[in-house]
Amino acid sequence: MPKVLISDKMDPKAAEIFRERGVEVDEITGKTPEELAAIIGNYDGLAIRSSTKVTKAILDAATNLKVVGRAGIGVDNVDIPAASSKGVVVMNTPFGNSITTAEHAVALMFALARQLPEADASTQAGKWEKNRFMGVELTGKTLGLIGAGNIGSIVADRAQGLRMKVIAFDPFLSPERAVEMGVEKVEIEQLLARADFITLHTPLTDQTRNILSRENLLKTKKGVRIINCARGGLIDEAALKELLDSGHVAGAALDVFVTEPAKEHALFGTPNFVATPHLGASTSEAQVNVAIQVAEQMADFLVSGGVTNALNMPSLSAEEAPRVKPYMELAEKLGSLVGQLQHGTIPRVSIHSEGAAAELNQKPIVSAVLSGFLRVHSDTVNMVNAPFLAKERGIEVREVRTEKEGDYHTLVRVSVKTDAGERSVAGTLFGNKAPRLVELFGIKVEADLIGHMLYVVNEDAPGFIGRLGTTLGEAGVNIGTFHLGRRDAGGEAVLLLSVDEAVTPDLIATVRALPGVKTAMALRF
Ligand SMILES: NC(=O)c1ccc[n+]([C@@H]2O[C@H](COP(=O)([O-])OP(=O)(O)OC[C@H]3O[C@@H](n4cnc5c(N)ncnc54)[C@H](O)[C@@H]3O)[C@@H](O)[C@H]2O)c1
Ligand SMILES: O=C(O)[C@H](O)COP(=O)(O)O
Repeated sequence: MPKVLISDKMDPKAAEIFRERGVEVDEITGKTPEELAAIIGNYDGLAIRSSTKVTKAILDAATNLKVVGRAGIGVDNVDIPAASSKGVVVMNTPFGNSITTAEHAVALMFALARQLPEADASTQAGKWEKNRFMGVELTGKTLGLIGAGNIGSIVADRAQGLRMKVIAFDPFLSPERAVEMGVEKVEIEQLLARADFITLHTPLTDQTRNILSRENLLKTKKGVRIINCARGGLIDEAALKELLDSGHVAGAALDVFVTEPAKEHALFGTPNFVATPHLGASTSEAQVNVAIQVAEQMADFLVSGGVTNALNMPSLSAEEAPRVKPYMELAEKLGSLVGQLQHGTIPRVSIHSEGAAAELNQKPIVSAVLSGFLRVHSDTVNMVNAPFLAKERGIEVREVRTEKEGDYHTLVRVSVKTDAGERSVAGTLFGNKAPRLVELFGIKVEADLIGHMLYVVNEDAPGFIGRLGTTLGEAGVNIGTFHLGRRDAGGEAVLLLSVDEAVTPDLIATVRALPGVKTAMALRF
């Protein structure tokens, strides 16, 4: 039974779902990184929010880990490249807390417009400072969105309901989507110059880090109010403090900080500054949503191989998984076959799906081919890291589909570009289940790619099969299955034999010395 650790506070629904789906679960929160590293080796899955930092050190200690599930959106607390290179799938729940976080941004916008926290503190202190708290209306004001994805677009919708004019800077926002959202797409310079309120909704990346730098903050309209419910690090906090003190920025509300938890901060106590402790996603509704979603996704993956919302692997729904999985097995075997037979630089791998195979989600099939292909040279390659490794090695990956059936109702062909030209192998599924090789480098040959195998290319001549059988017999090697194909009579022939034990280098040398043998190799599936 797979075992999952929940290491951050999560709605009890998550543990309930794991157990219902046949996954054992421990909830151990508040561990130091060292304590987490000491226990993580016991788990197949790790369910987290933003507190647990899944560093390379944790991943190195996680010898059984297969999946990290983030109950929430941001995965900047997970070292995704390290997880990918260790073959650990990283998933998040990209929509479960979007409305809640958008509402928090709107709440902070109101808090700034009417100085609600300070007015509350003053009133409850018995001061009744009616003249101190002169606010501004939101109606008719311009809201500048930096980032117009899931949360940004909900904020835009709510702001339009408040009769605000919404402008958005997001390099990936298409003009059509901007029209659909009813926002004006602008460049950052225009946004800075025009917005009365600026709200940030981007992930923290190399491009967005410090997007509200000192320089950019100085370009904002005097009296601007700024809200950040996305990630600490998007704003230069020191410059923000200076501009709040000088009055250039009329108000700022931060839910997120460069260093969290932010228990002390230069901004604390600054007039017109509002802070919340990373509460964007903290509503009961959002927490139930993300807990259910993360547990369902992780259980699907650990129990049936379904992949949803993975950041480092193609998606495969639990419904699709039973149909696609035999293809993944076939694809992995074909990839492995070409990987074992073809050495040297391979600049390109093409995967061609024909007939029924072409109707399926190709991404898992492509990943499986690459995984089989690259695993020949490394034990740590799997479906997760194979596409990254292929890219790292400069291998171009092509994907082709032909829905029309050829000789087989379903076929997957893997071709590699080599110095000698394009070489390909192809396979089908018997009974939609059993992978079977049907073509090897242009020669029709049917074989199950299984266990230890011997691959021989020879000149098609009488007596050869007998000689080979005798050679194997004398070496005490029992032949399981025997598959034969040839280009044309008397031309090049291919033999694929499954044998009961590993073929030794000595035996390969003996086979190579037989008359007519062009190539002999041991294969392993
Ligand atoms: N405070 C919280 O508790 C809380 C809760 C949920 C999400 N978040 C954070 O909010 C952020 C946004 O979440 P989302 O679900 O809307 O993500 P999303 O991926 O749907 O949207 C992000 C948007 O940012 C845009 N973007 C990327 N690079 C950009 C750049 N250089 N300049 C401008 N725009 C850029 C993208 O095109 C995208 O439209 C994430 O960082 C997430 O972690 C915080
Ligand atoms: O990215 C997110 O989903 C938010 O930052 C929420 O973080 P949390 O789960 O720690 O509240």
